[in-house]
Amino acid sequence: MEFSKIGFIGLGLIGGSIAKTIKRIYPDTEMIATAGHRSTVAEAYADHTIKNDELLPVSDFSDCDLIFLCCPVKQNLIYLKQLKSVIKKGCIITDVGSVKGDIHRAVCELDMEDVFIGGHPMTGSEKTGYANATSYLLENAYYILTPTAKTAPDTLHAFQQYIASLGAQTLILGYEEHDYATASISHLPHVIAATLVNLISSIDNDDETMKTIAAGGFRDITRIASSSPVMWQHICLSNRDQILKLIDRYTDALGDIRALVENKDTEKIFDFFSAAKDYRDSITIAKSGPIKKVYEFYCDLIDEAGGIATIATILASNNLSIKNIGILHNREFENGVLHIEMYEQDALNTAIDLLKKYHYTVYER
Ligand SMILES: NC(=O)C1=CN([C@@H]2O[C@H](COP(=O)(O)OP(=O)(O)OC[C@H]3O[C@@H](n4cnc5c(N)ncnc54)[C@H](O)[C@@H]3O)[C@@H](O)[C@H]2O)C=CC1
Ligand SMILES: O=C(O)C(=O)Cc1ccc(O)cc1
Repeated sequence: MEFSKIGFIGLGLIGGSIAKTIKRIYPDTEMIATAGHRSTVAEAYADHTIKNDELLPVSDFSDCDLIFLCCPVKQNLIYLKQLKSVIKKGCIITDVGSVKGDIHRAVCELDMEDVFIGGHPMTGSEKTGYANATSYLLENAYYILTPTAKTAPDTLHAFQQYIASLGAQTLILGYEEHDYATASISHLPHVIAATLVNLISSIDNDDETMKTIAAGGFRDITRIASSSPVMWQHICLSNRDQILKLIDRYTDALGDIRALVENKDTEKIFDFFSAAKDYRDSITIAKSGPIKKVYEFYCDLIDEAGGIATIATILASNNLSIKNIGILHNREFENGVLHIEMYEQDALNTAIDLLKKYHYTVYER
């Protein structure tokens, strides 16, 4: 199926990343977008991703073949309703929202089951906004599709093929199964991270000793507490029942480990951490999915002016694009090392071989 004109309502981290990916893979696709702020569409117009440089009314989406709803989940419901009387025959509406139940129920009430296919890319970050969107965010990530009871099989197949062509791995789920699974592996973790951060913030002293010494573990488990408060407000209200269920299960589980510690149950405390380690270790070896493979390595930073620039130039002059680069100073790497993340495995291997040839010491985890 060809989608020659695609619309985006909401153009932040996720909408922007999908638009940039489409621009990279299908440069001839015409794209239009609207967002909460004019500066967003101006930015996407300036980098040639979309055709308009002003905010658009919903009526301007009438000739789109495909429309992505990419706002916070409750806001997507409002736009879905407005689009009903606007879209042309054959147009597919999809969304990227983290919760699927609300929008599927709205689709049924509006009698839009033949035009809607739910979507949820299982990738992203704590960052927000078009400026943080990248044309590689979808690469190798699971992208869940939740068709309706009336989605035509060939429409689903065509849409699935299209999403796969953007680099994602599609997975079809019912919307209820989706909401229970994401409440468990995404919504509960965000609630826990924010709860932990709020707890530490409320018990830290005036010198902020806890904040100052907060080490890797605290940082790892709380990174997602920096996510968009509006987005998570919408998710909690939209997936309320499933999130409540999981908070109760988690509270019980905390009670269990509390009892083991209180009773000094040496063996069971070991078993508790050991079972968690086994399961967590089995997730990281997966090739893709919610926890994405990171193509990273570390390189000793030679203590001279322009050290980083030299490494970046070696990689760039061999057509190797760096996804992320940063200096680490910690006990593990006393002299400071460069942490470099590449986009894919081949680029990682080539970068490592190349830097070794230039006599850099390179480490992989
Ligand atoms: N951030 C993440 O990692 C992921 C987010 N999602 C879902 O994607 C959707 C978008 O999230 P992000 O892109 O991360 O958020 P974001 O904050 O980066 O972008 C949200 C976009 O919606 C626009 N918007 C908000 N209210 C609007 C309104 N009333 N009218 C028009 N535009 C409006 C904003 O201007 C912005 O362009 C949410 O439904 C979220 O649940 C899905 C997967 C991952
Ligand atoms: O930052 C992270 O690790 C995330 O978990 C990103 C994320 C946030 C919301 C989603 O619905 C899916 C993915």
